[in-house]
Amino acid sequence: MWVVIHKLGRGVFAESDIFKGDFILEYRGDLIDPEESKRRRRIYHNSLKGFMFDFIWHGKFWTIDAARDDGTLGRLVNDDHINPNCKMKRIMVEGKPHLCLFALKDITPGDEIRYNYGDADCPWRNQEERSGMEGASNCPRSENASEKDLHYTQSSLDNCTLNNQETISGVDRANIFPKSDGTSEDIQHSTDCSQVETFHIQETISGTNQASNCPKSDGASEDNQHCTDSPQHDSIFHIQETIKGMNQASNCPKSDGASEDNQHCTDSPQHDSIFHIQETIKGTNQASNCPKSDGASEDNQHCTDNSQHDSIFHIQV
Ligand SMILES: C[S@@+](CC[C@H](N)C(=O)[O-])C[C@H]1O[C@@H](n2cnc3c(N)ncnc32)[C@H](O)[C@@H]1O
Repeated sequence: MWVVIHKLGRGVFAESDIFKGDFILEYRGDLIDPEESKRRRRIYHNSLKGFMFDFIWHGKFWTIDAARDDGTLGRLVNDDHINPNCKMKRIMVEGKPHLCLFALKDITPGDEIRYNYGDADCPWRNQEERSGMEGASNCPRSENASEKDLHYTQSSLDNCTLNNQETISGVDRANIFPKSDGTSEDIQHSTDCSQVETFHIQETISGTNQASNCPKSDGASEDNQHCTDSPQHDSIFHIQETIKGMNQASNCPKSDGASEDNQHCTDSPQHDSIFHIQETIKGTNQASNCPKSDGASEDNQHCTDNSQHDSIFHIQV
């Protein structure tokens, strides 16, 4: 990904191909409750309020506040309510919501990553329609998130990953991440983006159909949702890795190449991509992006041959 400064301020651009359904970035920030959100809004300059992303969780309004510049890119993605190429979804990890961007379509290098901020009364929207993309102002995002969350624990995700290598390595890239069943509009719109109010939600993991071997859960209990043979769990596992900022080298078990685990891990190029995003965001040593593997020369090659990943995130400021 590249960050480019243009007429909307900073924007995030794809540097390599991104495919429909791919996880792109997390919108990182402080998860704060409504009281804290109100407090910060009182003291923030308008320009900072534009980094507050509101959503409903457990019947309350919550906010991911990304006002602090932590070097991550999710906070720099601009709005496009007409033709967005990705969308924000709520992912539950270890009982906490995370906001993640997923590609709605194939995205080619050079495309700007953009999602619909919601049904917000963003000041630039009228201006764009009138005079072409000039307005830049505060517009806190307010989107709903489904109450039907799936809950993941690290151990359940680990199990999924370890037990599901064939499924994950054989699954179409576009299906790596769960899709909505399309029965409802995932993102609805608030009527006033300056308020923490109307939202609507996205089906994230729940309601997915997936060519998965996982039994469908009715959502009644968390345990039901911890299947051990589901491609989407693999995906979430890797999101989890990214979210938690875990050491790259620990993402793939070290192995002499004989173990299935190692093969699974290094055979999933899309996972490498996520690892590299993580590495770059954290500013950690690039050289550690590749999991170490003694005997799996093919795997090593796969990893080190992904030279484009080494150059993710050139920030032009
Ligand atoms: C989360 S920030 C996105 C990154 C921002 N461009 C920056 O440089 O910090 C949200 C702010 O970006 C600007 N913005 C986002 N999408 C826009 C658009 N389509 N047109 C004009 N300004 C936009 C608005 O100022 C908004 O408050």
